[in-house]
Amino acid sequence: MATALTLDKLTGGYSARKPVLHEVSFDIRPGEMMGLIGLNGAGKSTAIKHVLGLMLPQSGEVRVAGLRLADDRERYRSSCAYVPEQPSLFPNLTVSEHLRWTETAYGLDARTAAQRTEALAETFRMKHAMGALPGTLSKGMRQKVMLMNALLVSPPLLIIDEPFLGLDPLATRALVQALNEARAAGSAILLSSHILPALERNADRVVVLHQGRILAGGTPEEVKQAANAGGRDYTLDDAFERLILAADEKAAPPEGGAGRG
Ligand SMILES: Nc1ncnc2c1ncn2[C@@H]1O[C@H](COP(=O)(O)OP(=O)(O)OP(=O)(O)O)[C@@H](O)[C@H]1O
Repeated sequence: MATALTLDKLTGGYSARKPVLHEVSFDIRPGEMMGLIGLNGAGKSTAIKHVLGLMLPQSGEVRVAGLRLADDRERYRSSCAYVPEQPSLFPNLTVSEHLRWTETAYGLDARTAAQRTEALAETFRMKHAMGALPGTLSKGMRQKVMLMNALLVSPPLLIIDEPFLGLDPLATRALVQALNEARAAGSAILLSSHILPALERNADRVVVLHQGRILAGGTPEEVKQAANAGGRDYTLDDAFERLILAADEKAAPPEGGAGRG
């Protein structure tokens, strides 16, 4: 079976002279949840832009559900749903109308879409707000609308930027439940997040990106071991810090004999 997402030695960025990403490779299988982590500026958003086909590789390739963008742009694009960190909604469409718009844009079966919409409204406690315009919703509610639209599509690949930021505790639980249902239905999920405890609890695997290169990858447990932080009290946060500090040290080794003395 084709992977849901493959990055194969992806090199890319905003200028050919100075790529942001350097031979980044990883894949996500259908039904798998992958966390993408890295410091500010590590290249996470740039990697996502390449996956969405908004930027083209300088070398290497990206495949979604086995397809490269150039193979079939329409199928490639309709195989992904993306939820950005900042909700962007149509100001003149109600919550229900957004979901109907998504139904039409992705050519979803009307009955299935109606059932899913109802279930999502229930899961995210949004039934009372289905007739509301975005301008009258709170930030977290607007985020929920974005998530509901992406989950409605049930695409082969779901990409979510900072999914856990700004959601109340029940909404966070609802999201995890909805993501697990999406996985059970075969969607692969890529979560870019700085909230490492949530990824440690929920992601099957994580990839650590540092200065546009993959520093570590594997299950949260494997990443902790790679950071030599496999002890019982270590968290993914601890492992992440150790990996970054070790990489920085390797990049700039202390000069022998030039220290204080
Ligand atoms: N539009 C742009 N033009 C030129 N360089 C950019 C652009 N956007 C980002 N960069 C550069 O690309 C590098 C990676 O940025 P990117 O936005 O991918 O990081 P990130 O990992 O998503 O960071 P954050 O956690 O802060 O969102 C940074 O050096 C950044 O300055």
